[in-house]
Amino acid sequence: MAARLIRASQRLWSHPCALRLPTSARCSHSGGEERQESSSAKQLTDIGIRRIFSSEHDIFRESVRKFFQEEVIPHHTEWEKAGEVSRELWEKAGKQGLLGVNIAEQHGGLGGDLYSAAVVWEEQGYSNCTGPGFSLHSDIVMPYIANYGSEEQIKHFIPQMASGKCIGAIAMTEPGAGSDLQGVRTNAKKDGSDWILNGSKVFITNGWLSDVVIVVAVTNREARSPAHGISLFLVENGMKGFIKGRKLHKMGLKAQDTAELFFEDVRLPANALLGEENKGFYYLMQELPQERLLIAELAISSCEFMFEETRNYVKQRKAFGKTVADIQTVQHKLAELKTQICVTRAFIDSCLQLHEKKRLDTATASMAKYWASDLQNIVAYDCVQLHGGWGYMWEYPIAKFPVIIWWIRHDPSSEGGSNKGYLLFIFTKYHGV
Ligand SMILES: Cc1cc2nc3c(=O)[nH]c(=O)nc-3n(C[C@H](O)[C@H](O)[C@H](O)COP(=O)(O)OP(=O)(O)OC[C@H]3O[C@@H](n4cnc5c(N)ncnc54)[C@H](O)[C@@H]3O)c2cc1C
Repeated sequence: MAARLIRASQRLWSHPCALRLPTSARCSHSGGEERQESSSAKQLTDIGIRRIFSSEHDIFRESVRKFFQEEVIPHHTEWEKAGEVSRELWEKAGKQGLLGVNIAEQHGGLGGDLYSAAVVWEEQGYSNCTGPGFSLHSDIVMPYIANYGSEEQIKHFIPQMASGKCIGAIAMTEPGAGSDLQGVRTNAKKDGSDWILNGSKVFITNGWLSDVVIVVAVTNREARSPAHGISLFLVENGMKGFIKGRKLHKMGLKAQDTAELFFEDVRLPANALLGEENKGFYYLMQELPQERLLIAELAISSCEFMFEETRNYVKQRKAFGKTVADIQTVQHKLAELKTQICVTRAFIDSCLQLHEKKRLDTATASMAKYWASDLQNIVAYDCVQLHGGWGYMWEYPIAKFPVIIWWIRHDPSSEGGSNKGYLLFIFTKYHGV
């Protein structure tokens, strides 16, 4: 295992375009105790802080930061208007080694550790560019294929996805079934060894650009509960009957291509089934801790960005013959926000550590997601307020900032039979002063 990871990192280092990715095996975190935590760092977004990272992660972070500064930020306004980022960006990200970072090298991923994947999530948050759906592609869609796919599926999809030539999406939600995933109506019926897929999905991130979509469909209506009759399918762009509908016009996340998808008698070969028949709901539940942690990470990173953005603003904005930052009540507010952010960051970092060791449980991941996304609402609200009227103007980065709303996806658990609240997804909502 360790040898394989070392080889992966050596391969990456020798590749002219690629970055040196730390792996669990190589990353000793020696000297970690000397690294400053966010609370003592000059800025919450500084490179070289937080004991979960090593100097190798810092090198990787510098490159990722440069990528967002050079390849994403200059084009983001244009992509917001277009409602999608360019395909070229995906391929550049692939070449740079930003996709499938935490997918094992043996599967065609980059073989980096979870902290390296987190660096990409965080740097996207710090860039204030919500457009590229990299994290959903790399850390939600790719793990399903790597964890439950056949050798043939892994070989076919993962290397292409890591290169950015194949963009992934996951389609669970339907016009009539969101929180209650067991209410999905999209269905696949057997026809010889093929499957015939019918139904529609909505709100699908990366949906418009997608080349492969993991589609949640009912395969057994007679199952003892809906959860026992759901399967996952890999549906590829260009298949007859797979139709992309509208790119949806959203309040926020404007450069993300959130789309409707329709399936009209799509004939799927037997090898389009992902994992075992009727095990789909089980796979969805298995992957939830990582999805929750990812959302928590995106939320706390955006809090860190918003705090620094606001601190800079109040330091230069004048009122009553001094800067806004000189006003004591403003200092109190900033101190409160920083405390909340640093305390939350400490918890999220400990969740990252647990998840890296495969010890993050569902409840802890839910706590992280609930807490961090709630804090994101608070920080966004206060930071917009501290910008005064300018905070309401689109030209100011803080105005774009997401205010998170979460849905509670209720899962009448097949295992326990009880209703568990699952905080599953987020979206941005423009929030005024
Ligand atoms: C920008 C964006 C991107 C998305 N990306 C994807 C994607 O890539 N793939 C995908 O499959 N889906 C995606 N979604 C969909 C998202 O997962 C759903 O919107 C979410 O699950 C909620 O479903 P719903 O919108 O149908 O709300 P509903 O289920 O209709 O809920 C409406 C309200 O009722 C509440 N509610 C529902 N049930 C209960 C209950 N039992 N108790 C108390 N309150 C309840 C909800 O919390 C919510 O406030 C995305 C959504 C957005 C906005």
